[in-house]
Amino acid sequence: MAKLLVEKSGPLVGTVKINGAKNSVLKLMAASLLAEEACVIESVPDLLDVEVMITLLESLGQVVNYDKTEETLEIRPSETLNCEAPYELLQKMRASFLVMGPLLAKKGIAKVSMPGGCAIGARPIDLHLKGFQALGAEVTLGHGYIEAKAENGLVGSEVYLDFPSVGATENIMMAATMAKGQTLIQNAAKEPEIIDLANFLNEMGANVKGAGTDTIRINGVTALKGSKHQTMPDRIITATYMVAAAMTNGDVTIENVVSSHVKPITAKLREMGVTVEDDDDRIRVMSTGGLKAVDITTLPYPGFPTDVQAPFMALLSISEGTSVITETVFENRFRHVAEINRMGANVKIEGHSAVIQGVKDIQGAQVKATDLRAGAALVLAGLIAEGVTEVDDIYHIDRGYPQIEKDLVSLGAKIRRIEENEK
Ligand SMILES: CC(=O)N[C@H]1[C@@H](OP(=O)(O)OP(=O)(O)OC[C@H]2O[C@@H](n3ccc(=O)[nH]c3=O)[C@H](O)[C@@H]2O)O[C@H](CO)[C@@H](O)[C@@H]1O
Ligand SMILES: C=C(OP(=O)(O)O)C(=O)O
Repeated sequence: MAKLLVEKSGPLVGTVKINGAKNSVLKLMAASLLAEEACVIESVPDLLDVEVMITLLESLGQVVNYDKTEETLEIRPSETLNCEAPYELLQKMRASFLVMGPLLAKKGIAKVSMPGGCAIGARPIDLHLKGFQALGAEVTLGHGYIEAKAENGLVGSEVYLDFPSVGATENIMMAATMAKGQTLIQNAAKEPEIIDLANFLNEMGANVKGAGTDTIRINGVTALKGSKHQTMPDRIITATYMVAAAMTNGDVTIENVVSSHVKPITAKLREMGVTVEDDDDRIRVMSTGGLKAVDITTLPYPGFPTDVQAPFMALLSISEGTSVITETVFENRFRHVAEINRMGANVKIEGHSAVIQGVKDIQGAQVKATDLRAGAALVLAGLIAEGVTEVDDIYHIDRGYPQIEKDLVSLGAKIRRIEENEK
């Protein structure tokens, strides 16, 4: 399998531009199922997850044309929409489950494989299903599939989410766009990707208000038209590169960002002693070392994002003092601890927390990306570790970072990708 060889590198210096967000584009692609006409999505990153979603849309009957050079995706509806999403695509990527809301809204029926657990937790889909049921769908489970039916169409209703789940908010919001009457989603997730999706739906003719707050109000419409939309910048990659700059005592300017989306990262870096200058769409991160320990608790937006927990742990592992990271969003998101400890870090797991005793140096080792962000964290650790770090299982990283090594190399990092058939 392909791997990354990361050598100890000097301070990262220069400018890097952020691509469109994986966690938005996958939902925009799912939403295109609702349209009667072609949709065009811009700033589409070249990612494994995007490939999986293209395959899924094609298997449902959509005609997809992805121009990688222009980063543009055109999705045309077919006359006959197939309403079944198979296990082989659901097991590759959980976001595939987001086709259920649009299929149910448009065709009144959807049969989607249950996604199953994954490396960071069990990740149930009960809240999605509760929402579909509240909108009048009859939901049945059997043979690993979930079937939802609303033969006479969905009907607007009130849905209270026990937890502000990103995926459930998005799936229910898409289902409700074509329900009869009004739907209220309460305790909705407030992530920026939800606003991006709501904007796209509204451009398609939907009537969605309140996205980005904890109450989203959707007035159903009878049909949605095609639209063109630019994907928002990836805030998790932005955060990853901010951490990379801080870790290497670098001076990095990150462009095409929405700086308000990474406020918790900016605040924590400043607390540690890093200089962060932020304009609306540009962030400069400078560090001269001597970084201090901080405590972090992951939370739904606008709290500290769970997706940045692993990269931040890499930074804290070489900062002065003891830091505590408490993970409240996923129950099993510390699998990177064993890997980072193999590099000489001193991290102990205590229940839902990781206690990090900062060390002076870490050393290169052969390590495995246990999930997407864990993989990015190990690459960052490799930049400051003595010797060479070999990061295996990088298909995880390729799910969400279209060009991590190219971006970091452009800033002075020493990283080489070894393809499967290379020695
Ligand atoms: C493709 C995508 O956008 N992925 C992001 C999305 O995942 P995803 O949408 O799966 O995350 P959720 O917000 O739904 O999950 C948060 C928590 O809620 C739980 N839960 C969720 C749904 C449900 O029906 N029942 C339930 O108990 C989950 O197990 C988890 O513990 O938001 C997460 C939280 O910011 C991010 O880490 C992921 O990168
Ligand atoms: C957990 C993530 O993605 P997914 O929800 O697709 O697994 C992530 O982007 O860090």
